[in-house]
Amino acid sequence: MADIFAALKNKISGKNIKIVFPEGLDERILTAVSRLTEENLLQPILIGDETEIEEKAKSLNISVAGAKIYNPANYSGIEELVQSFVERRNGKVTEEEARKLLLDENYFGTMLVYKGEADGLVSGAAHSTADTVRPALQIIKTKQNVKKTSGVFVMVRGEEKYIFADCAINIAPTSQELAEIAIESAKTAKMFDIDPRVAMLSFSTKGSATSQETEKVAKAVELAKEMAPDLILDGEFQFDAAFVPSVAEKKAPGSVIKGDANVFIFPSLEAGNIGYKIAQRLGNFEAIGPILQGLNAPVNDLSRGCNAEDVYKLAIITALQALA
Ligand SMILES: CC(C)(COP(=O)(O)OP(=O)(O)OC[C@H]1O[C@@H](n2cnc3c(N)ncnc32)[C@H](O)[C@@H]1OP(=O)(O)O)[C@@H](O)C(=O)NCCC(=O)NCCS
Ligand SMILES: CC(=O)OP(=O)(O)O
Repeated sequence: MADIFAALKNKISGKNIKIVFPEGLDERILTAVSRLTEENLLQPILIGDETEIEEKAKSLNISVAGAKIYNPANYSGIEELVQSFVERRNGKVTEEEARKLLLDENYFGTMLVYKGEADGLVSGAAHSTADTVRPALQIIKTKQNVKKTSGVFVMVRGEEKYIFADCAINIAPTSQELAEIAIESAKTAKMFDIDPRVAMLSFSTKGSATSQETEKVAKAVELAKEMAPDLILDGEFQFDAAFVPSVAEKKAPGSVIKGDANVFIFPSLEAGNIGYKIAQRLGNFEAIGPILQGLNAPVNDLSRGCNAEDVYKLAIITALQALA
């Protein structure tokens, strides 16, 4: 496959985009950061104790000389961050709570992004998704026209490239939320040169089963078509009807999707998260993400099962989102 990252790297190279990595002591993070600085792709900011980070890097025989290191415990601008945080939360945290929360590397790193000290954040190699993204939801928040952020994976195997969503955030999306996830995912697809053909997935194809769950997806299809009439999108589909042309002919003749979908919208987080991990682990797809869409500034969450290559790639994507 043509390396989809070659083009992405060209776009960010030399632009000095500042990406904060709250997990400054994680081996995978340090390895990726060292490579990112060596290749002059971005300006990393590691969070943690400087001596500990440098010793860890030394023990791994890598250099983090190109990275800045900030320690929340002795950061000179902490007072300003505390005041801004209290203001942003608007009555939801006291000053004392803010001071405590900002010792947490994810809250601290997210505030650096909010204050413009950094352009984006990558975390989650050692934190759960909830702990990684909660500060972003509370502080960075979604863009004005987006109600919910959601998490997509770019699934890559050889020449094949697909988008799976939502695999990371919304546990039980409503029809309205599913429609929004579909539209945002189609936009994200274009970032990877995928011309979106969106399938809204279910266990039913075009009414072959009826239940609250299938009706929720059918309604989402209706809403998405109203919200984005030019988007190639249809459903509800079982996966085979969305992906296999001969099955599509039988189950959904006349649909604009002819077994050729490339953006797959799952009806629930259970389905999306399980689905992407099956494709990754049984299907040998590389799973790049989750990439959070719809936030005011890019914050991305790694899977705890990630490796240094995943960190490297997600950092490049985060930098690219920062440029958009
Ligand atoms: C994302 C998640 C952590 C948010 O849950 P939470 O912290 O309980 O969120 P709350 O309902 O307390 O909301 C916290 C804030 O985030 C906002 N928020 C919650 N979900 C949001 C979303 N999808 N998009 C944007 N904002 C959101 C709320 O509006 C709230 O903002 P406010 O405090 O300014 O009013 C939760 O939905 C979750 O755990 N999802 C599953 C994550 C996961 O385990 N994924 C699998 C592995 S990838
Ligand atoms: C995206 C995801 O599933 O993350 P984790 O494996 O860390 O739960």
